[in-house]
Amino acid sequence: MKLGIYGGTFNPPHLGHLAAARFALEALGLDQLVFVPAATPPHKNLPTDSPSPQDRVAMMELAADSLLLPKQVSVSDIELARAGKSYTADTVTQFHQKDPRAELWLLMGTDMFLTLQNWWEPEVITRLAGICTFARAQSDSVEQLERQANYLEQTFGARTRVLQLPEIVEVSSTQLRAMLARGEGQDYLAPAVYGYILRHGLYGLHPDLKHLPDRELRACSYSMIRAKRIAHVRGTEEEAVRLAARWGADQEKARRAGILHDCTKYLEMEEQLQLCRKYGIVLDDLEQQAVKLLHSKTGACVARDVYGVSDDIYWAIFWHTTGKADMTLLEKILYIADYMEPNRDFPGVERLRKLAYEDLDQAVLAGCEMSIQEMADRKLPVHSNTLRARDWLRKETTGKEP
Ligand SMILES: Nc1ncnc2c1ncn2[C@@H]1O[C@H](COP(=O)(O)OP(=O)(O)OP(=O)(O)O)[C@@H](O)[C@H]1O
Ligand SMILES: O=C(O)c1ccc[n+]([C@@H]2O[C@H](COP(=O)([O-])O)[C@@H](O)[C@H]2O)c1
Repeated sequence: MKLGIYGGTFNPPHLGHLAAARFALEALGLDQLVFVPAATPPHKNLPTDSPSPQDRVAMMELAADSLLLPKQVSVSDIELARAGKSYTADTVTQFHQKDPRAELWLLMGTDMFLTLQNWWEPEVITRLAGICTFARAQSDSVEQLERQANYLEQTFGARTRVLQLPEIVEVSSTQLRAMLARGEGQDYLAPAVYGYILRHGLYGLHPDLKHLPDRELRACSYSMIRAKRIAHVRGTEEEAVRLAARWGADQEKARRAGILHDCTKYLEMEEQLQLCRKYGIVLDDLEQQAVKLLHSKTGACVARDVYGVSDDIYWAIFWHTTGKADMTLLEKILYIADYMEPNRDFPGVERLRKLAYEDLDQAVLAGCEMSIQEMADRKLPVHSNTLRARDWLRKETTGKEP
């Protein structure tokens, strides 16, 4: 097993870290890469108002997830569990003890590589791990890196690799913190990391969460979900806006409903139930068992309470999973956009896509019928609101009682 260890203060993690990690994973042929945020960096003082180590781990988790390689890339909080300075020699020793047969590689940019001999116990680090470095600025000299590699080989018997990144993202966390304080720098961050910073008011940012521009609202929403769901949420947003334009609904409301509709999707049952208690949501018997039915309700509550959406957006999110009788235009739009946005792929989706632009009620009806059929096939109970939505739409579309 080849394991890459990428340590850093990650205050905050940025696209430079991610580009280097992605390339090193390939170039070294790593099986696994683990980011290790330092609790107390041994070589520098953190600015006084820095986020806690736990916040830096949480941001790193979002950044790592954005690589969409969950089986290979992870984040370790191993340095948070140790008291005192976060010496890399101790970290490498712990990884070695955990799996003595693993081939360890420590990843680092130019600045760290050039000072490795001054770290705590460099002989332990170089005995237990290969050292892989990469230039982090165009101006970094590859000859200088090669000279240092030779020096480390001769002095410590180190195994080294000097990589030339195809894409160098010239930014440091220090620069980024200054940019963020001026309202800039978002493009150097994974959107979910930016959202985390906004939600937690880090780095001197104090946004009014109830009046966020679309980009910031998106970032907040993405920071609450897994990266693999972002494409779906973006697809739902765009589909909802297109449908709103087609059917004369408020496009901006459709957009915000799409952006936030799944914001609580990844909360566990206990957290969902806590939110339901907090917001006074009364659950029926089925809902108390089925976590999948709760995120629409808790998502609506968070969207209104935290992000200040209007009542019509609240209800569109609230009903987007089950549907219901007497749906409003915005409720129908979010329901069907979620069902057939461009990333969805199931038999019949093309028909649904066409129908949604020809006859919205027929499309929502078809969506309800497909859901009911799917639940029947999987021998799962159907929520009564979906049955009511179907009956209401049958009557609406045919003029006859079902
Ligand atoms: N833009 C970048 N490209 C490649 N590697 C980078 C880049 N920025 C930092 N690194 C490397 O990532 C590791 C962790 O760096 P760190 O978390 O300190 O980020 P930083 O941007 O260097 O922050 P700071 O400005 O606070 O020093 C180090 O090995 C560093 O050399
Ligand atoms: O162990 C040491 O003495 C030591 C000295 C300097 C840096 N490091 C580690 O190098 C990594 C990169 O540091 P930084 O500040 O660039 O994020 C991080 O994991 C630090 O803990 C470690």
